[in-house]
This record gives sequence, structure tokens and C-alpha cells, in this order.
Amino acid sequence: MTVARHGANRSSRIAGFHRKPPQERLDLVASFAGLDAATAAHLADMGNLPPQLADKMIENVIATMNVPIGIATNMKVDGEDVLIPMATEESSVVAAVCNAARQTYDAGFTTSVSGTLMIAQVQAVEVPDPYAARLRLLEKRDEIKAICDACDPLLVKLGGGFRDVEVRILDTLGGPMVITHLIVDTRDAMGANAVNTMAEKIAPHIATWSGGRVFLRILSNLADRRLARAHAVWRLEDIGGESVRDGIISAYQFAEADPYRAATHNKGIMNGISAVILATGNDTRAVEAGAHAFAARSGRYTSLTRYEITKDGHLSGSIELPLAVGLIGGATKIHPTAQACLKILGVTTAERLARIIAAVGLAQNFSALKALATVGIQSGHMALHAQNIAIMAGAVGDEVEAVAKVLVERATVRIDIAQEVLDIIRR
Ligand SMILES: CC(C)(COP(=O)([O-])OP(=O)([O-])OC[C@H]1O[C@@H](n2cnc3c(N)ncnc32)[C@H](O)[C@@H]1OP(=O)([O-])[O-])[C@@H](O)C(=O)NCCC(=O)NCCSC(=O)C[C@@](C)(O)CC(=O)[O-]
Ligand SMILES: NC(=O)C1=CN([C@@H]2O[C@H](COP(=O)(O)OP(=O)(O)OC[C@H]3O[C@@H](n4cnc5c(N)ncnc54)[C@H](O)[C@@H]3O)[C@@H](O)[C@H]2O)C=CC1
Repeated sequence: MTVARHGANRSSRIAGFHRKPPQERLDLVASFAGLDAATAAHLADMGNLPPQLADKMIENVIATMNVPIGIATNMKVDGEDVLIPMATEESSVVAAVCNAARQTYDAGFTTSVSGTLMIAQVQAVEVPDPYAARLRLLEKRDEIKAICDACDPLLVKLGGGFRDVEVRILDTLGGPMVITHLIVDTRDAMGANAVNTMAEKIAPHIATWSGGRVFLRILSNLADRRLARAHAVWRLEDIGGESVRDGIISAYQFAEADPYRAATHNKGIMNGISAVILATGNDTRAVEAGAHAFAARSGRYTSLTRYEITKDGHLSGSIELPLAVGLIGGATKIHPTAQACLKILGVTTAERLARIIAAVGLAQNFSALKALATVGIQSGHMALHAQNIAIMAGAVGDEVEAVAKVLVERATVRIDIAQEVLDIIRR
């Protein structure tokens, strides 16, 4: 069945859409968009996410989006071998991590974290005496702690809960604001809901104590009390010698100095990080926002990694960034694929997960810089992307590899060439 493009229902005002079951919603969308029966049937197949679960995870569900999960091999983090599931749509991302880890497999990556502390902000405006109000709020520390901890007795029982209060006076376009930070240990949860609940509970008290009006009560994604760090040494003989080392260091120096380059450099790092975040059901946007804000913390957007030469002349790489990830909460606990990925990783604490993810970010960056500083990105990346181009050109089954092989041999990974090659193969 083909429904005309401008089908029966062309209004986006669909009252009660959210109350309909997914199949009925899909029928409405198919009619609106003129989807043919095969496309609608494709969307109706929810793969390995049970439709009842998908329908509860977000609103107005009609389908799921399947992204491949690849396994990064060769990773050793703090002396322990680990296989890393990465969910990404981009070719060569998984290969890049395997490749970097292989070149430092014996020593592996060493990691640490600064803690599992999250920050919630409470905004007070029109405070008559901001500086005195700040002190009044700080004096209420014990009361604030009691109110916050009462919000989440389970978290407290697990060793988490309120840790501290900080108050900042912010000069803004609307005059001074009194910003209270609740510092909360959220243990194995990412912690957004946990700290937001506390911020909302404490807000009326802050209004009273400060004498101002309270508006926003929400966590900060600049989770700079939850930093994850990783470092590794790549030996000269394993990476191809001094000129490769120096090329990688120069690439880092370029990113350090220039926000145009740093954006791309950090995008490469997030290729690895976001893929593990997604595979484990964590919040990709929260981590990405935190990473980029941290990269700009000095007022100048810069590189999240650093490269140096060790005293023996080898290449030392390091990374530090906020990684607010959890094993509980969000989709981590309810998405069956996220649960399976966490099992593959063998992690039992959010801290260990953050450490592994930091190592993946560094590995990803090493491979990208090495490729960029030597043969260029296209030979490795495009060689792997060639299969996608072959599929775009219409190749199926064995044709995909055959077409991709010719594209790589000719060093021209283009769809028009792929079509020509496919025609020849099919003749
Ligand atoms: C693509 C490679 C790895 C080829 O690298 P190569 O040296 O040609 O590969 P190789 O065939 O010699 O194999 C070396 C190892 O790489 C891995 N490897 C090799 N091939 C595969 C594969 N098919 N699947 C899985 N793993 C693979 C694997 O570990 C293998 O060891 P082995 O297992 O054989 O003992 C290399 O060129 C590379 O690391 N390139 C970087 C790719 C990259 O960064 N991709 C991200 C996308 S580009 C981007 O978005 C970010 C960027 C670049 O703009 C960031 C920036 O600018 O900073
Ligand atoms: N700006 C942002 O980043 C925002 C993100 N979110 C969303 O919030 C969700 C994450 O919130 P969470 O508070 O992490 O989830 P949550 O509220 O679902 O679960 C956390 C709760 O689980 C309990 N818990 C059980 N075992 C625990 C353990 N071992 N360690 C710690 N707590 C344990 C605690 O009571 C804790 O409060 C994500 O889905 C995120 O997308 C929500 C609002 C804003």
C-alpha cells in the first residue's frame, strides 16, 4: 500500500497523540508522511527493544533507531583487560580505539577519578544584601544537609548524599544573583534527578534565608567535581619513531592554541566517549555539555588531551574531563542492551565506568592524531567508510566488499565510482 505524500491527515495538531498505542501513532504518521507499507513495517519492527519498554522510555514512540555496537579490543585499563562496547553510526571509530590500544597494550592505560560529586544550582534574584545573604546561607549548612539528605535516604544509605554548600555572587545583566551550589555525592547514579529533587526541596528555604526570589533549581552539567582522568605512554618503537611522535605533539599544540582546531580535536575524543555513553544507556548530551564546558573553563576553548615527551623520549598522552555517568537511573538499568553492555564491561561501579570511558577518549584521540599527522585521515577512515558508500550505491551481499575493495584500491571513495564498479560487477 502506498499512501499519497499529502495524505489524509496533514495537520500536526494531533490532540491526545500520546495516549494512543505506538501502532496507531505509526499509522497516523504514515498517513501524514505518505509512507509506503514497507517503510511503515520497517518502523514497526522495534528490534531487540521490547515495544512496551520503548513506549515507556520516551513519549509519542513509533519506532526505535538501531545503531551498531562494535567492540573495542586490546584495551587494558589499570592492569585489567577489558572489552568495550561502542554504539556509533560512524565507521573507523571502533577501529581507531583498537588501533591505539594495540600500540600500548603491554602498559595499557592508567586512570583515576576526582570523585562522584554532582553540583545542583539554586538561583536567587533580587536579594537586597547579596554578600550578607551568602554568609547567612553558608551558616545554614547543617540545616541544608538535613533537608537534602532527607530527600534520598537510599542514596545516604549507599554512602552518598549531601557533602557541602557553596554560594557565589554572580554579576549578571539583571544585577547580582546569589547562586547556591549543593555538592552531592551521587555514588553509582549519574545523579541529575537525585540532585534536582534536593534543589527543589531546598529552594523555598533559600528564598527565605536570602530574602530574594528563587527561580532555577537544576544540576550543572559542568560536573567538575566528577573528573575522570587517563594517561598512557606510547613507546617510540611501537608508533613508528620520532617523526610520528613529534607530529602528534604538534597536532596537540595546534588544538591547544586554536578553538577552530580544538573543536574538531575534541569531536574526535567524543567519537569514542559518546559511543560508550550511548552503549551503556547513559546521557550523551549531559557528558558532551560537560566536556565542552570544561574545555572552555579558562575562558578559551582548548584541547581536552595533552601530549608530552617522556624522559626516555616516548610519547605520553593524558586526558581529564567531567564524566557524569551511572549504572543506575536513566536508561542504564532498564534498557536490556545497556545492561548487556555493562556486563561485557564488567563494571560494578560508576567510577570504574568513568575511568574506562576516559581511556577510550584518549585512545580515540591518539589514533586520529596519528593518522592526521602521518598518512591523513582519509586512507584509514575512508577505507572503512567505503563499505557504506558501496551500500549507498546499491551493493548488496558480497558486492559490498567487492565494490569497497576497488574504491580503496583506486583511492577514490565516491558514490559515482561505486555505481560504475557495481555495474561492471553485475555485467
Ligand atoms: C582505521 C585505522 C585503524 C587503520 O589503521 P591501519 O594501521 O591501516 O590498520 P592495520 O590494518 O595495520 O591494523 C592495525 C590495528 O588497527 C585495528 N583495526 C584496523 N582495521 C580494523 C577494522 N576494520 N576493525 C577493527 N579494528 C581494526 C586493529 O586493532 C588492528 O590490529 P589487529 O587486530 O589486526 O592486530 C587507522 O587509520 C586509524 O586509527 N585512523 C583513525 C580513524 C579515526 O580517527 N576515525 C574517526 C572518524 S574521523 C573523525 O570524526 C575525527 C577527526 C579525525 O576529525 C578528529 C580529529 O580531527 O582530531
Ligand atoms: N541536565 C541534565 O543532565 C539532566 C538529566 N536528567 C536525566 O536524569 C537521569 C539520571 O538521574 P539519576 O538521579 O542518576 O537517576 P534516578 O533518579 O533514576 O536514580 C538515582 C537514584 O537511585 C537510587 N540508587 C539506587 N542504587 C544506587 C547506587 N548504587 N548509587 C546511587 N544511587 C542509587 C538513589 O536513590 C538515587 O537517587 C538521566 O536519565 C538524565 O538524562 C534529568 C534532568 C536534567
